[in-house]
Amino acid sequence: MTVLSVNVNKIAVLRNSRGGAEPDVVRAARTCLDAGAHGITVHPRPDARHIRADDVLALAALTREYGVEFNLEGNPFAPPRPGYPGFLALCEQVRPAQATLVPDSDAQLTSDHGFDFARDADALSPLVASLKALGCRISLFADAHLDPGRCSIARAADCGADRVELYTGPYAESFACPDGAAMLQRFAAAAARARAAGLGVNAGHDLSQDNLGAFLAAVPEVMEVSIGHALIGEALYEGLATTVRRYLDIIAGTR
Ligand SMILES: CC(=O)[C@@H](O)[C@H](O)COP(=O)(O)O
Ligand SMILES: NCC(=O)COP(=O)(O)O
Repeated sequence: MTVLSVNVNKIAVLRNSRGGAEPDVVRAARTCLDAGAHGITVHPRPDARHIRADDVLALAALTREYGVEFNLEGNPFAPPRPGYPGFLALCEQVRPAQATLVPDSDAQLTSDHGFDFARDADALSPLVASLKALGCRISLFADAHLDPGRCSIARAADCGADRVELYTGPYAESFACPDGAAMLQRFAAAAARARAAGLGVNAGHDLSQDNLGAFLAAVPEVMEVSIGHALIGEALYEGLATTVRRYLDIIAGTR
């Protein structure tokens, strides 16, 4: 069974554009959970462009109330700054069920690559151990579209991680293009290598109602998808609860 964690970053983008409290991130997350979503994801950025530290606390309380997974994403190496206490400090405060570590920098528009485990493993290992001591499951954002030599996904296990999250941006980009089938094969092979190394497999970034079904059909190991940008955009036309239910139907149709 693949679970759906809805990323509500984009609700906060809209709210912050006017500086008030609407649209309400917690109400949106509650609507998703009432519609059947299995969990909530956020990725607070150090520049607080969308989700802020106070949102993280409020969503942690909400997910506790519902007894569902809270997935907190972020770069553990980004230093704290006013308004952003740092990823580890946030995890210490709210103890998310899952912490997804992502190697993004401030200047990035969005997450656009996974860890280079050959280079980053030594720095990641103690962080993973600290976060696991807080009771978090640890997932590491990973490239799946690169050649195995350049994408040593199995090495996430050497860092002590429980799972990897396959960065699906390149899949979404290639969807419906001539190289789409070959790209899917890369993802299926990367997922199989991760499973063989004892890792669970999550997936996310630019997944949508259009491309999710084909992905899950080709990569059967996926335990969780986190979806935000497309889902919140589609909800403008279809309503948030209906959109969440459509994603759940897509998942059910592939399982
Ligand atoms: C980790 C990841 O894939 C990102 O998709 C992220 O959670 C989205 O972040 P933004 O909403 O800031 O683009
Ligand atoms: N981990 C991916 C995520 O949370 C959502 O990514 P996107 O759907 O906003 O691209």
